[in-house]
Amino acid sequence: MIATKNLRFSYDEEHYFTFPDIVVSKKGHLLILGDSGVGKTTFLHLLAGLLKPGAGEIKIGDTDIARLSHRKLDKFRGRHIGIVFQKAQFIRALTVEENLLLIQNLSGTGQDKKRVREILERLHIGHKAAEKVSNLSEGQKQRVSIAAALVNNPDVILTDEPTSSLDDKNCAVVTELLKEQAAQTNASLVVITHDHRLASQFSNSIRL
Ligand SMILES: Nc1ncnc2c1ncn2[C@@H]1O[C@H](COP(=O)(O)OP(=O)(O)OP(=O)(O)O)[C@@H](O)[C@H]1O
Repeated sequence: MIATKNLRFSYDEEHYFTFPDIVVSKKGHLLILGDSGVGKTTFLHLLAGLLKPGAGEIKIGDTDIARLSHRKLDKFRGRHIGIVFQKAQFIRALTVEENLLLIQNLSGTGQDKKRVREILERLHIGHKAAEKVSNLSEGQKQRVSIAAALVNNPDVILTDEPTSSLDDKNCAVVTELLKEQAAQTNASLVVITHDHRLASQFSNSIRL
């Protein structure tokens, strides 16, 4: 479960945000739509604990992540939060599989090759497991970032424009996979996007 209350944040006097309260239950999902520049990525970074709010609460289960120290937050994020960033972030010299195994190692959950293979197959990139990330297309890289966010079965899945480089077919595959994964692993899914193709695939949505 992820829930926010009275969240406020400012980069500076010019960029000051108040965000709507959200509650996304286990297995639940929420689509957050908004035009460019309204603060979607800022909101997602707050939910992920990558930015500290000026005021308000961000509860994941019973933990208010806004109150955790940096060290505790890093550990908490590795175990409980899966993030799909707008731009894929990988070690380019490593293969797809090696990158995912590294993520498992760093989060302290231990390597699970079977899980890595399974998630790659489901995203239709199993055949690229031994390929260097730098040799993939943008759409394939985006699917690897989704695999990276899901590989540790997180409690909360946060995704920033997960479908922006995907064609309609893979857009539907990825959205279904994210929803299925949330349902199967009792996770809460938050998708942030300006991609209106997604609106019909989510029953819960808000606009920023
Ligand atoms: N580090 C920063 N310092 C100052 N202002 C920032 C910073 N990051 C973002 N902003 C500003 O905050 C506003 C919201 O940015 P944000 O990236 O959250 O928007 P967005 O809705 O995700 O946009 P897009 O859909 O174009 O990615 C923008 O006006 C942006 O210029």
